[in-house]
Amino acid sequence: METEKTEKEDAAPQPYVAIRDDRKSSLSLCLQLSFSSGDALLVHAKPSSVWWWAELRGVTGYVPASYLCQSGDAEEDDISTEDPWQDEEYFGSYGTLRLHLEMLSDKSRTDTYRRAVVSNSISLTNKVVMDLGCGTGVISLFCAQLARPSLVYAVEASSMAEYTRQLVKQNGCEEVVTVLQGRGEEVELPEKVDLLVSEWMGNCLVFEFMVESVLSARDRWLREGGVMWPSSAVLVLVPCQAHDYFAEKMAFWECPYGLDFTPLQPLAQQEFFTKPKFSHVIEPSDCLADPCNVICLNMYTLQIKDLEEITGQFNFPVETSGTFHGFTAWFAVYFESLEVGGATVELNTGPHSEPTHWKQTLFMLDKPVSLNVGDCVTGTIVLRRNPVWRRHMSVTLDWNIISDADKCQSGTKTFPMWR
Ligand SMILES: NC(=[NH2+])NCCC[C@H]1O[C@@H](n2cnc3c(N)ncnc32)[C@H](O)[C@@H]1O
Repeated sequence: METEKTEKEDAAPQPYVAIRDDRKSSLSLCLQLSFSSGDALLVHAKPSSVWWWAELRGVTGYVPASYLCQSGDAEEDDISTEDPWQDEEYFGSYGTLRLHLEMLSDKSRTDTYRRAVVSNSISLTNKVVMDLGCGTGVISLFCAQLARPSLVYAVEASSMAEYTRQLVKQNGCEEVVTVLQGRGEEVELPEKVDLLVSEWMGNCLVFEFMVESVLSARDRWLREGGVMWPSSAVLVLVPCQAHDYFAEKMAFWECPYGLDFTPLQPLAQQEFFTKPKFSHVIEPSDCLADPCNVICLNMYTLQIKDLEEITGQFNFPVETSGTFHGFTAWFAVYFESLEVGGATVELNTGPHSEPTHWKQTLFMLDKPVSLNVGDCVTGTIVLRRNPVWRRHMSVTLDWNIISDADKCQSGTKTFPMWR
């Protein structure tokens, strides 16, 4: 790499902040320093205007100068003032119909909320309801049309709220449903509520971290003995095959058009297997073991601070011999009955249930491993919330494959979602 002296190399290291995640480039990977947006680095030398020599948590390496801004200067102020919740972009996206059409078109999702209302319509009589993040107000309209609550506060932060008011009027529900435009954390209600209902789930259950807004609204507005819908949630995991995806992204380079393109496979692994694959559709036959609930959230006791790091354990006896390409995750949420002893309503986004717009999420290992019946895959999953970008997280999977004595293999991989 061409270098020219641009600064005295023995000057004191200078503090910088990473303004985006590192990129792997033509520079040899072993020379490059890995970092994430928001990391504080120390720049020791600037041998060129493009690549600087920096240190992060005791590890040194080259970093692209354009990815850093000096701590304390105007640019860093931009970073520090850049909204860690990215609310402008987030609520901007919900101000258009695209996402609402996707959610309303998801019959499994929307019908389950309707079923929860219908199953509890008697108990909902004269109750006060808060629908947090009501979007077009469909859940609030279900409540007003299929039951007899005294009031529904439909809270929506995006500009969709003004249309939601029209929909409430259009459907003759303005006596019962009041639309409040604002963030659930900030709106003022005139009273506590008996039921807090919200559709807050994201990929891997918590991505987007709208769940924090639900917990904040619970702590402010749910009366003693009030009900949370969903009442509980589980993240489900399974070791799986993903032959099609592996063939499409990795095996493809073996001999396209009779040529050997295998030198591109490390690049393919970096580009396609470093981040999770959203909207994956796993076939039940791809499951190599019985799926298991690795994380369980109780929406009455869960605290916002608990969201920083959520850990689950797993122990999968292999039920089907095959190729362990990775893990697939999905979630299920439960709506407890308002009647003591009444039936719980479940929304399950897994491969054995009605398809949903969330589909499933696939985490690909770097190298597939053969598994046989009798083997066991044990380990942990850790969801770590991004300390800077508050709607993002990473998923770390640690696994051990226990097979006949001499073949124990273990591995660990961390997947950013997305920063
Ligand atoms: N399942 C999800 N991942 N998203 C589905 C619900 C998202 C809806 O809730 C709204 N919304 C999200 N967070 C908030 C909040 N804190 N306050 C008010 N509305 C919100 C958002 O504008 C959108 O209309």
